[in-house]
Amino acid sequence: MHVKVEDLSKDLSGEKILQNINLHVDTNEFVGIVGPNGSGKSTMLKSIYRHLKPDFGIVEVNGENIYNWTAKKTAKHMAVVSQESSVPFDFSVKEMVLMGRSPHKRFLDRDNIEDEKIAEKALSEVGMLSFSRRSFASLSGGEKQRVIIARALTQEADVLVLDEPTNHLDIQHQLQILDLVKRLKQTVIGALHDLNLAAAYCDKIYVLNHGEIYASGTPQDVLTTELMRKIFGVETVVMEHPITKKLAITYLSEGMHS
Ligand SMILES: Nc1ncnc2c1ncn2[C@@H]1O[C@H](COP(=O)(O)OP(=O)(O)OP(=O)(O)O)[C@@H](O)[C@H]1O
Repeated sequence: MHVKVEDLSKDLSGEKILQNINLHVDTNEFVGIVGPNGSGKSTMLKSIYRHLKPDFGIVEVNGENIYNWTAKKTAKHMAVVSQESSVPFDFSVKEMVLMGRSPHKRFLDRDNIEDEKIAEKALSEVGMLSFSRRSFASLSGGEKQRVIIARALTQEADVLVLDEPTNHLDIQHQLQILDLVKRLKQTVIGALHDLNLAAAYCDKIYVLNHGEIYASGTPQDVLTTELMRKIFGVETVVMEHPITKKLAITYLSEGMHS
């Protein structure tokens, strides 16, 4: 499934937060959204996952305006890992992940063996199967994040929207989750702060600045020394890593100059 955002604008509290956003994610493409704090990444993703209606512009999935979809249809096709995944009650880890199956069920349908298998596979993929019976509330921040990701996988949606998915995760689990997402070969749109991870995993990157798309293209096209100086205000050395062949960005803070 492909995603198209056309001419999207959004004001909040009288401020222009997003202006004329145009974005295209091809089927099975992993698109990264990067940009400084407050540049509008989460607001844009919320507009894409129908959480915040744009004032202007459209969001289409496979050519259909998702604001014409029901919540259930949206959940069947789009799974979201956001920074606001709070839980009102104390569910077990397994119960949390099984919630991902609800878009596929009718009201009052119970979970069946197939649902259990899908949930267990997802928990195993994020390395959390042994935590199945634990209370979700008792988990650490990173463990919770991995369970939320397992819930999104359990949804078996065609499009995955990730708002800082590796927030809270140690380096091993950051790589584990991004490897997993890449392996799934789904259509993915994700906001990432770590530019080296964005360069390593994304097919295409959009750079947001003050609510506008400043640049887009392959990591090589976009993540240049000039762009990082202008948009992020940091000096960098950017080169192709001899082993990974991906971009490797080294940050040069003032204290590092010899
Ligand atoms: N309800 C609101 N009313 C007014 N301004 C808002 C509201 N919600 C968000 N904003 C502002 O919109 C801007 C964009 O916020 P957003 O959370 O989309 O940025 P972001 O790029 O995801 O930032 P970060 O990297 O810090 O997570 C920020 O300046 C924020 O303060």
